[in-house]
Amino acid sequence: MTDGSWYDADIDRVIITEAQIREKIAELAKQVSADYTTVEDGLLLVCVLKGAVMFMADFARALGRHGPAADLEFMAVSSYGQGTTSSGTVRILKDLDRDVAGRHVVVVEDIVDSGLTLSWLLRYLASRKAASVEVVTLLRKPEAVKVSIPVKYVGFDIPNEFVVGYGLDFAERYRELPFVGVLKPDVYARA
Ligand SMILES: O=P(O)(O)OC[C@H]1O[C@H](OP(=O)(O)OP(=O)(O)O)[C@H](O)[C@@H]1O
Ligand code: HPA
Ligand SMILES: [Mg+2]
Repeated sequence: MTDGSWYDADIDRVIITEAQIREKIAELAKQVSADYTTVEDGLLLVCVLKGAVMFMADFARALGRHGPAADLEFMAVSSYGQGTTSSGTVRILKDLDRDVAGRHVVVVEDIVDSGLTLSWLLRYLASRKAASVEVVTLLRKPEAVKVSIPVKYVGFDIPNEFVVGYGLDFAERYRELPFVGVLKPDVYARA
């Protein structure tokens, strides 16, 4: 990175640019719109905070241009804490504010890595009696998946490396970067 930003010292390389993210979100919103043209009561988008915050904001707006009506809901769950591997335990930090029973839900995720978060969340939404549940994720790491889950809408399949930016953090940092990138190895050594 050589554009003089503070993160030049930390980012090894960008793997998905801002423009690529923008284009992909337009495509994903088109696919979801086409699949839900006749849904009654509109869609319920469930954003999985904090990582999916950027994707939710951009995806919901893209859907708003041509798609079905959508209600926006937010859950906060965490399993990574300060590290780069899943603890395997998903903690609810903020639950849904409203009933999902009978609703057509699309879960909005930033990344499917081990799959543990989503497999937990899909069971949770089923127990809350959602009428249907599909998942849209911006990123997926096919080589890292421990629990195989049906993800209907995938933005990018990426290599099995820890990534940051566009909502994704390492120890709560780098979420605000507008691209997805990989950190230099010495950042982990410094942490
Ligand atoms: O497929 P998995 O291995 O479960 O990983 C994916 C999940 O991990 C991250 O959340 P994290 O627990 O880091 O919380 P955060 O979104 O607040 O950063 C990410 O935002 C996904 O929700
Ligand atoms: O690669 C990742 N980066 C940041 N957060 C994550 N949570 C799961 N995988 C990742
Ligand atoms: Mg995280």
